[in-house]
Amino acid sequence: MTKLSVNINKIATLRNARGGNRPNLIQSALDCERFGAQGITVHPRPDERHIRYQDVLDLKAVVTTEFNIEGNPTPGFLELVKKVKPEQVTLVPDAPDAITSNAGWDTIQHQNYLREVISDLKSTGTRVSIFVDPVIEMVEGAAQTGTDRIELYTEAYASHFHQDREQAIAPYARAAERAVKLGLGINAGHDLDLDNLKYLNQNIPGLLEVSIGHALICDALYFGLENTIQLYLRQLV
Ligand SMILES: CC(=O)[C@@H](O)[C@H](O)COP(=O)(O)O
Ligand SMILES: NCC(=O)COP(=O)(O)O
Repeated sequence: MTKLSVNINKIATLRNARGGNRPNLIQSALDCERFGAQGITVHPRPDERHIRYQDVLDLKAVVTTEFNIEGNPTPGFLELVKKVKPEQVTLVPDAPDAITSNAGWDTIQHQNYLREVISDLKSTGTRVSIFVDPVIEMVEGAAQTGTDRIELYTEAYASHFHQDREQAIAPYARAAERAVKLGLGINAGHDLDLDNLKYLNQNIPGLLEVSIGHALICDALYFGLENTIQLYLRQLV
């Protein structure tokens, strides 16, 4: 069964809105795990708009499922990841001022850089995943970097899903098929929700994990966090 890693960035957004500690991020992560989440994902951005570096240190002490830290491998990010040693790190080529993640790596242009960073991170025992678009050449480039997994950037799938789901999924299915042949593990994430998740899971061979945050936390405002996590898990059976 494809694992669900809940991205708790937006719980931190709400907490930061008033400068206090409500909702309590640590308790929220523990509750997500208790409700069935098989991983916790955070994306500490340089401006700490939601997840703070201290949150990552605090979460490491309590998360008992898989801890996945996402981010651009800046020196500060790499120092944090090496200190925390999460089960997985997902490298994302976001600019510091990006409103959200908006592209995968150019694994050909940045292949030597990625190879060096990935080797350094893997030497600490952390599994490495890199964020890529569903483009065969980018998947093939990723395989040359030494990464354990790729995370397929699913924004384009989500934005086209309602118009034509078969057309929307096609590049992802092709990219996943190539990735499996190259020995890469496959994760997926960004803009996944209760409408599009089941079809994605049914059509991506070898999908190991989805990380979902924005839509899931929004849904939890209406359905409650426990019920929402259960709803998402039922899309993955
Ligand atoms: C890499 C990706 O698509 C998400 O993990 C990202 O964490 C979303 O970031 P925001 O929550 O800041 O939009
Ligand atoms: N890697 C994707 C992720 O962690 C959450 O993305 P989103 O569901 O907030 O768009």
